[in-house]
Amino acid sequence: MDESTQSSPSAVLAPTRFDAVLFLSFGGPDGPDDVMPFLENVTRGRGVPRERLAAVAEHYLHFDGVSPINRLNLAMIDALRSALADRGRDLPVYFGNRNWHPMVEQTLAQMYRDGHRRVLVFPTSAWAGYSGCRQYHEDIARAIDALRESEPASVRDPMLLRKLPQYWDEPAFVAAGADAVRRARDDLPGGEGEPRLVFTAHSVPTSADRAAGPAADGGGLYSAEVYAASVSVAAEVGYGDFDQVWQSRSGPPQIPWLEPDICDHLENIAAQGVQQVIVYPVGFVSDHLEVIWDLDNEASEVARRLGMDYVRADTVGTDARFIEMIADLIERYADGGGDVRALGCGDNGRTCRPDCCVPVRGARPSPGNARTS
Ligand SMILES: CC1=C(CCC(=O)O)c2cc3nc(cc4[nH]c(cc5[nH]c(cc1n2)c(C)c5CCC(=O)O)c(CCC(=O)O)c4C)C(CCC(=O)O)=C3C
Ligand SMILES: [Fe+2]
Repeated sequence: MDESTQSSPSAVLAPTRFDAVLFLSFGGPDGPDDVMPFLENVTRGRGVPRERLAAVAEHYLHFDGVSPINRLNLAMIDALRSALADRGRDLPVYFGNRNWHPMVEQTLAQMYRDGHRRVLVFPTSAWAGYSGCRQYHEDIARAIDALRESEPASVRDPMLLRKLPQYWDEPAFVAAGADAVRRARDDLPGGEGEPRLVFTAHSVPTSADRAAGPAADGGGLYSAEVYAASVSVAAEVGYGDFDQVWQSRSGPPQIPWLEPDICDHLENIAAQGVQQVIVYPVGFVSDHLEVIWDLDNEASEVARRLGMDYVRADTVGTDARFIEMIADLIERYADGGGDVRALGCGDNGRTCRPDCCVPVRGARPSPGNARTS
């Protein structure tokens, strides 16, 4: 790490008034020619097999190579701008991504040229883990490095980017999810007995899950948070029981990932005589491709073949409570307040704990530019 990236603890902890928001997401292709370059960005150095890449490219090409994720993020950003304006919070909201345009590097350069120096970063992942948390810190670090090249003045007049913490346990996130589950339940035809409630999130290698969270806490924080969020949503809709499953696994088959996979699970519960299923993608905040392909297409097709009624609940997306939750989170930190030690919170690409959510050796490239101290 060079000197210019090291700020003294007092500078980091001093109350800071933030002057802009960066809405940071995953990114997705906007047309057929974007698909392969996008997938190469996502999987660079990750050991995802060629066949898996080709299969996923196919999924995108079913939708003319256009992922809904950018449109959905822009709709959330629009709603967030209104929510902030309604509160008299004069904070412009910018949009940047890890893997596709608008790339976070370009967005940060624009923010710099627009005069912003103190930026709160809202990530579209609610979770601990390498993919869901640390990698967003890496995106921030990479964008700051790029800024030094594109805007040399930023070496002496630097930006401060504070990533907001994980928000899976925010009551409004849970309430919006519970409402989506209720709406889904109302969409099911009347049937025998209670429909089975199934929560799904993106699978990760079990080694990545073991590395998720502060090392001192023993890991497993990604799956633990997902499970805890599912417990809360289930309780709020009055279900004492539910199933936690995973989806969209990739990587070579010999590497274990979180299981059960949703499609295998549907087979199992059909064999137990379950006739109706509600699937809530608790792991995602919008109906992007992993949702509309892996759930609305693949999983629903499996359920149909098994003769089960299947309904997929909406992600929180532009639900007013979720947007208000984002605005609340921003307000909590906007004047330098908020808990800067909260899990997932950190400045300029530093993770909340040095040993948190570390990439797993072998399955991952080396930590590279992640800033941990
Ligand atoms: C935990 C997690 C989240 C949730 C947190 C968050 O939201 O950030 C998430 C979100 C998303 N994942 C997405 C898409 C993809 N994920 C992939 C690959 C991977 N995801 C992983 C994990 C996660 N992913 C992992 C461990 C891999 C293996 C490769 C690697 O270690 O990096 C691949 C490569 C092909 C494949 O292997 O499937 C694609 C195309 C999209 C965009 C969808 C769209 O375009 O609409 C979104 C929101
Ligand atoms: Fe993913």
